[in-house]
Amino acid sequence: MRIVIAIGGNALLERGQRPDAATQQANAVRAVQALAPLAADHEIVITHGNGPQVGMLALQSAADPGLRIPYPFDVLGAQTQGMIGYWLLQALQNALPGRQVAAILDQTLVSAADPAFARPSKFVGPVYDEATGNRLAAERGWVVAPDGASWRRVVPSPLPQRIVETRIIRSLLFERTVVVCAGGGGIPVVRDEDGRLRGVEAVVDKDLATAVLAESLDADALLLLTDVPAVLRGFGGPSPEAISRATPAELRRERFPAGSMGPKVEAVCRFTELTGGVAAIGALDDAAAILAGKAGTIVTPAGDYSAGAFGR
Ligand SMILES: Nc1ncnc2c1ncn2[C@@H]1O[C@H](COP(=O)(O)OP(=O)(O)O)[C@@H](O)[C@H]1O
Ligand SMILES: NC(=O)OP(=O)(O)O
Repeated sequence: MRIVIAIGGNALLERGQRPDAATQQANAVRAVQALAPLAADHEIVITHGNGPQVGMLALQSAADPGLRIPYPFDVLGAQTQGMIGYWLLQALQNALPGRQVAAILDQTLVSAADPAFARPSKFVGPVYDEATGNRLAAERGWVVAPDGASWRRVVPSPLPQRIVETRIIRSLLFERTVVVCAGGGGIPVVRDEDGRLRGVEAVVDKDLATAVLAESLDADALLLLTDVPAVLRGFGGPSPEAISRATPAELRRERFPAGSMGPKVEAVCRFTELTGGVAAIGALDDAAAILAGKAGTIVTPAGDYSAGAFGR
């Protein structure tokens, strides 16, 4: 079975943790411990978030006195693919001796006309209290928005249309290589009228990009792994209830926050609607249990998943 798996930004940098390299590398090792067993029986492709990391690199670039213009977000996205890709690559190689592993830089095609360029929505970097967020926005020309009880910088997040390097990823899978790709949703690029690619100032949502990748790879299953065990009905209310099985239509009837669970739900619904495949949202440590039908929110065309039937 071919499984495309997204690791949430929270898995690589837990809320409140300092973004030291050693901390994130240790988190990457932990993430890989949960995923490596799946590689024994399946072709796996791993993607990852970069919200905290790309925001941190943007702060560093803006603070560099040697730079006239801070690095743009396509370049910062490429940096995060290199950094996080390296941590995951090494952790996978150590966990899967004898198995080929590749972490690649890849670009995600978006539309220059996407209205998202005028409506920044993707959270990046650290959280602030409201007064600090508003001060930084005024001083630095940022847009900030509430993220739960905190405030955070937001940048444009156009919809992913296609992973430019899809054919290369396919050939790596054909060679039984475990592939790390589409990190941070992929480096955002547009194709100009003359056919040339050009980077743009944006951060693509990694869950939506992962769904696009999974569709184009004809994946059997899409797993979006994060820090909650399932999608909750009544999240934040007095009696939240885990949704264990759903059809896309059932899930679409609920409302989810735009900056967190919303894109994940959209991604799993889209994958299942377009491919007829199985998609799930759940906790990183439950990856194997989700495949066994014992954890997570599992979405199928008929909402009737039973254990052992993961895949088409
Ligand atoms: N209905 C919901 N059910 C579960 N979690 C939700 C829901 N709505 C919002 N969330 C939040 O979504 C978060 C996961 O989204 P996000 O932080 O974007 O994940 P990641 O960075 O791991 O991809 C959870 O930690 C939780 O706080
Ligand atoms: N690019 C992206 O979606 O990153 P996060 O998952 O860390 O928000």
